[in-house]
Amino acid sequence: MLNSTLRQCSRYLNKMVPEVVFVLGAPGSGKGTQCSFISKEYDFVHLSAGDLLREERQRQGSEYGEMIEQKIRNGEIVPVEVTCSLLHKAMQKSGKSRFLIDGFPRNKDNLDGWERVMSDKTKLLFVLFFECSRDLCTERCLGRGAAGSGRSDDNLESLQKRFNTYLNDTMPIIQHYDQLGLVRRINAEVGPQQVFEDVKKVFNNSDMSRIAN
Ligand SMILES: Nc1ncnc2c1ncn2[C@@H]1O[C@H](COP(=O)(O)OP(=O)(O)OP(=O)(O)O)[C@@H](O)[C@H]1O
Ligand SMILES: Nc1ccn([C@@H]2O[C@H](COP(=O)(O)O)[C@@H](O)[C@H]2O)c(=O)n1
Repeated sequence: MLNSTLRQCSRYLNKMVPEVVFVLGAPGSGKGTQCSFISKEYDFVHLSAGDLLREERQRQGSEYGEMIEQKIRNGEIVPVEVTCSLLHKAMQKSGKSRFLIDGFPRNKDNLDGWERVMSDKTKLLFVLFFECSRDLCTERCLGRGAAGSGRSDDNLESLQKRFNTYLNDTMPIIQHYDQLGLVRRINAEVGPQQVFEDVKKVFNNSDMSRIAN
């Protein structure tokens, strides 16, 4: 009787721990597109670190606006204290317990900051990693810019810097999670629907009963 009650309490408490999936890949590899598909099919809230930073940049009275704009334009990574606090607030505001965290952690500062503040409050399920060549990613970002994204970093000069940051700072983070057996690789060089077919296999293999909408 006592054991069964303890088991029930433990299940209840485990359920309360927010679960996260980190979504990584080169600029333009399709992270945002796939997160939007995933959040429609599965019970996950999509939080894009880049979108949260862009919103904060626009927020009147933000003390970080100028710094964020400069970093974004130069393809550099904003200090984790700012990004982690925006993510944490968005998670709390949503009132939900499963999150796709798109574009984070992008470097060692992001990773260390998350581990300091958030890793004991959350459970990392896996890291979704979209693999796509630099040429294709560049073409997609330039296409997005030409279609009117309004992003100050969808231009060749910023893209070169973003790719350097991706190769030098983000790839080591993906390798770190790969060594922990947490990376789920997806070929992102095919059409969006085809990519999503592979993404669904990953989510469906992760105990469908717990994550299906
Ligand atoms: N599989 C795909 N095939 C062709 N085009 C795609 C595919 N996925 C996304 N796109 C297009 O490529 C552009 C970039 O996609 P998306 O914004 O999803 O990438 P991202 O990885 O989130 O980019 P960023 O890191 O720069 O925010 C968009 O214009 C999108 O419509
Ligand atoms: N963890 C992060 C994520 C993003 N940034 C900055 O935003 C830019 C755009 O990010 P996208 O994911 O929308 O492509 C990125 O180049 C960085 O300047 C960040 O600092 N930290």
